[in-house]
Amino acid sequence: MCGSGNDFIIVDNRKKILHEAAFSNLARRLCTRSRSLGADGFVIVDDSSSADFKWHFFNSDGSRAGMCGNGARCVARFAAVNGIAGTDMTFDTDAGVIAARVTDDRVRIRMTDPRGFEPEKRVEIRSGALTVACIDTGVPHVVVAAADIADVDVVGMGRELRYHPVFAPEGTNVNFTFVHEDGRLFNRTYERGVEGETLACGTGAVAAALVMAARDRVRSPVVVMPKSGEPLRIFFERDGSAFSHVFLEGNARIVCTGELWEEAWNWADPDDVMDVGSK
Ligand SMILES: N[C@H](CCC[C@H](N)C(=O)O)C(=O)O
Repeated sequence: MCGSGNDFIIVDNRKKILHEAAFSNLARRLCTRSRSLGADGFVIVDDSSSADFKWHFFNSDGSRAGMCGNGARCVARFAAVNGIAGTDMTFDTDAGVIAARVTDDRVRIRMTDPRGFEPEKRVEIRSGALTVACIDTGVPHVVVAAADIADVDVVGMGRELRYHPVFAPEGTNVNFTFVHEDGRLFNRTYERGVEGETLACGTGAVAAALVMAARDRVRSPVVVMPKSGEPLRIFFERDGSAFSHVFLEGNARIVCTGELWEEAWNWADPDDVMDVGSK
């Protein structure tokens, strides 16, 4: 499935066919675009005793993440289409319970309340000192105001901030954000666990919108334009620098459905790739 350009492989594992110990390795192999299905993330749907279902979310590098905004919107549509839940549902994530409403191919989710908001943090990077904002919208994010959003070095600077010691050990996702004169917020994201720029990032769009709202640059609802050009809408209530009732809305498209074949993941480990330079 695909949410605003962020794509995911989603598996209904309520019959426990896949073992939890294999989830991370499966994510890495199935999400590798050059050798298998390819995706930004891997979602496993499981039973829950307190919600309609539970999910396990893994990035394409096999790392587990607490939350994924676009993945959550996609899994909600997957659950509604497959009769796992109604069009109004709740599901458990490592970041907390997510409520979702599915309306045709659009999904609105209520995000967990943001945590750890630091409006300004000075960080020394190779090109000099940078002032960023930090906020956790289910996963950790850094937001950098970027007037040159079309030309900013998302991968170079994104990777440097993602691995910066000040954000260790968990690291962070990195957003480069620009508020257009028409009020839309343009956002590009270097995603932790994908280790590259994705076409959209839901928790990143929320992070950018809340940081720019705290700077009185935008107000709810905020239209966020990700790299894909498929807009996301962010709704929230604000009291100074405190935010609540945060919602993320956008499309959740079904790309294909089918069975997983053994060969989809049975190939040489990406880490085994021969390094001719090592001689
Ligand atoms: N890469 C993120 C998780 C996925 C976030 C993104 N795909 C979204 O839509 O929120 C992390 O490890 O923190």
